[in-house]
Amino acid sequence: MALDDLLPAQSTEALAITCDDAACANPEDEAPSDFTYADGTLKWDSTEIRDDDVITVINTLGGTAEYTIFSLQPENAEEKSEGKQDEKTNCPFKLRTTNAMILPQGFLSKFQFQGLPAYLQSAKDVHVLISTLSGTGLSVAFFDEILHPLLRAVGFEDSKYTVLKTKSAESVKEFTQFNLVDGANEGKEQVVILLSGDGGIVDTINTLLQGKERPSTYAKPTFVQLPLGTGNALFHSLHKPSTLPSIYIQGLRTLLHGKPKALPIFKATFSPGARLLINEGQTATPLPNNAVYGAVVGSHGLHSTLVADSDTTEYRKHGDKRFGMVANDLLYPKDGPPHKYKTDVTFFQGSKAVPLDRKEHGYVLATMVSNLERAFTISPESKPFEAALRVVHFGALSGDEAMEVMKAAYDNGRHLKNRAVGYEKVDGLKIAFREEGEDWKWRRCCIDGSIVGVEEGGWMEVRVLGQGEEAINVVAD
Ligand SMILES: Nc1ncnc2c1ncn2[C@@H]1O[C@H](COP(=O)(O)OP(=O)(O)OP(=O)(O)O)[C@@H](O)[C@H]1O
Repeated sequence: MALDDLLPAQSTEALAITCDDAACANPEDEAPSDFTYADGTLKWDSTEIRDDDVITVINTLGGTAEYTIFSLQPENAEEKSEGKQDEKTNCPFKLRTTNAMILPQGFLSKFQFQGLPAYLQSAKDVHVLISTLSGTGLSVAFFDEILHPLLRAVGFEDSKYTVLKTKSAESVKEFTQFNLVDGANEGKEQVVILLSGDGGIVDTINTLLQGKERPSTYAKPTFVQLPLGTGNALFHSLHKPSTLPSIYIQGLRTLLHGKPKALPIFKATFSPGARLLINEGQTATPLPNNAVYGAVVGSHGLHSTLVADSDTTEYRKHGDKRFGMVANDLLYPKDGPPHKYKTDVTFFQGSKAVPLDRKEHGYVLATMVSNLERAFTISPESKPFEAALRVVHFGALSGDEAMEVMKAAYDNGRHLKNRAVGYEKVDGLKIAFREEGEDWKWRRCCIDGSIVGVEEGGWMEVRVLGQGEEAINVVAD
């Protein structure tokens, strides 16, 4: 197995991270009385914590103080723009713990920890799964520096869960096969705290749904996602719109207070010669049953080519900027206008099959979610956990026109006002490829970040699955 052995969490000193001494109180001392709480800011002496940065407040039983406030150090915009992140870890996040004897009631009623959420209390097995290469590779540091101390502080000791770190692109699937499948089939309540982007979720779903039919005892494993990927589409789409500047705070609060909900999914079926392309497109492997399940997006055209071409070790270093870097090459190729993708597209709505008249396309994207990135609202009408597929599509536009559509999607989904853009709610769609040539290049589809190459004359069909066919729960606020 290409995973670390199942490890109990290693011991660290939970409260030894940072401490604002101004508020650290010795029980022998008089209780500080100089805290004020107004306009979403807790202040004492010359220090403050804003609501937006607070994770939780715990009763520090047996400690030197009555309470410990867990918060994240606010990102210093000035330092960030100068590239001065934490020098040791290069992390955009840092845990801050503040001890206090007395806190204003208004602050406590908002943030005091009320006990472990029901889904964690009732779980028989809890795993923390750390996808080491997700996003810009911050998930190990996030566990060590933020999540692990926090879990210990809220009484979720190391012995209650195991920790796994991925070692290869197969690790999540192997973890699911060896640790989740049997338990799920036997009806065991299992929880996975997942530090990854969308890829971790899609790998799990596909492994759970592979193989023989599910028994009636099947219990969906529950996932809590801490968003450490690049786009984090699921995270941004499944949560209530939030004004919180930090997705890490939103993720941690969801872990402590959220409730599991069944995650709607779709099934993408392919013609027999289709292959999963991995290892920067160097390796082509057959798809089990010619199908891939997804929860985010099934696409062909500019989107799928962009995801495929930018999924290299080199581009990944740039985080979500990698999409923009490759978009430029695709929208303004040296030898003329952007590629015109030649396919026949059919939408399925109830019992009707509606062919699209247009025969050349720039973009055909079916999605279950509203946002592919925090600010990229591709399908504004999609609601969290709605089992509905919507297609966004446009024809062979010029580079400037396509760029304008993309920019408008970053502006609250304004692209839908553009008459060149189609938007339909469907039960499914089929794309039949007319692109010629042995190379997959223009016949690559994207399913939640995975890339599938389709053979000449092949096809992809995407169908939303009904209630009861879901594979996992996801904890949301
Ligand atoms: N140690 C590793 N070696 C090789 N591949 C890895 C390793 N750890 C994770 N991976 C792979 O890296 C990819 C990370 O995908 P994930 O979706 O989590 O992040 P992302 O693509 O950055 O984010 P998003 O999908 O939200 O845009 C997955 O395909 C996963 O299998």
